[in-house]
Amino acid sequence: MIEAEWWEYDSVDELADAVAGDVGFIIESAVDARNASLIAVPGGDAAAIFPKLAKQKLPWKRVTIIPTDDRLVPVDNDQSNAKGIAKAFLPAGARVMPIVSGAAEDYRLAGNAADARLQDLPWPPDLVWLGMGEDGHTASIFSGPDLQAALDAPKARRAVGVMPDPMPEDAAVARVTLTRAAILSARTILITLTGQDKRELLEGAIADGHSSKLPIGRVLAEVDQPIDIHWAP
Ligand SMILES: O=C1O[C@H](COP(=O)(O)O)[C@@H](O)[C@H](O)[C@H]1O
Repeated sequence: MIEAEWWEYDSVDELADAVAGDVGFIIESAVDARNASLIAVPGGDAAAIFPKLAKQKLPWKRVTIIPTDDRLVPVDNDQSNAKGIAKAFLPAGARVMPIVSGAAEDYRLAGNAADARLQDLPWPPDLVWLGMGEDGHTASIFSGPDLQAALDAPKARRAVGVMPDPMPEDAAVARVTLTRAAILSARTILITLTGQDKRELLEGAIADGHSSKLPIGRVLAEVDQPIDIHWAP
C-alpha cells in the first residue's frame, strides 16, 4: 500500500495557495541544490493554480517546465496543455518545453518524438504534478490499446503515444504522455483534485492497488515514495 498524505482544503482557492507554495518550495530547493529545476505539470483543472505559482518570486530563469502529457493538436490550439503552461509561465521567465509539435498522423511516432526530446533533459524531474480525470486517467495514461505500453515501458523510456478508448468527450484526440516509469522517477509526486466523486474514485484506486481497473491506481501501485494529495470539494 502506498504512503499517501491527504491535504484537505475548504475551497479551491485555498488549495491553490497551498499547492503554489509547495511547488515554489520544491523549485527553490532544487535550484539551491542543483542550480536548475525541472518540473512536469498537468493540464485540465490544475491549470487554474498556475497564475498563483507564476506570480511567486522564484528563480524562474533556472526552471524548465514540461507538460505531464499533451494532446496531439497544434501548440496554439486551446486543447494544448503546452499552450496553457506557456501562457502562465513564459512571462515569468521559465523555459517551457512542449512535448508535441502539432497534430500527427501516427500517434505512436509522436510518442517516440516526445521521448527523444525528453531524453535531452537532465533527469529526473524535481516534481511530477498529476491531475486525475473522472474516468481515472492520469497524465494521459488512459484505458485503451496503449495502457500497458504506458505502464510497462522500460525505465529509460520517458514518453509514449496513446489513443484513449473510450475517448474523453472534452478532448477527443490522441495523446502523448509520460510513462509510469517517468512519472515514478520524479523526486516528488503531488496530485491535485477536486470534488467528492474524484476523491472516492482515487481512494478506491489506491486501495485496489495493482488490481485497480483505473490507470491512476495502476500507476500509484508502483510508487515507492510518499506522495501528497491535495483535495478540495
Ligand atoms: O486530459 C487531461 O486530463 C487530466 C485530468 O484533468 P482534469 O481537468 O479532470 O483535472 C489532466 O491531469 C491531464 O493533464 C490532461 O491532459
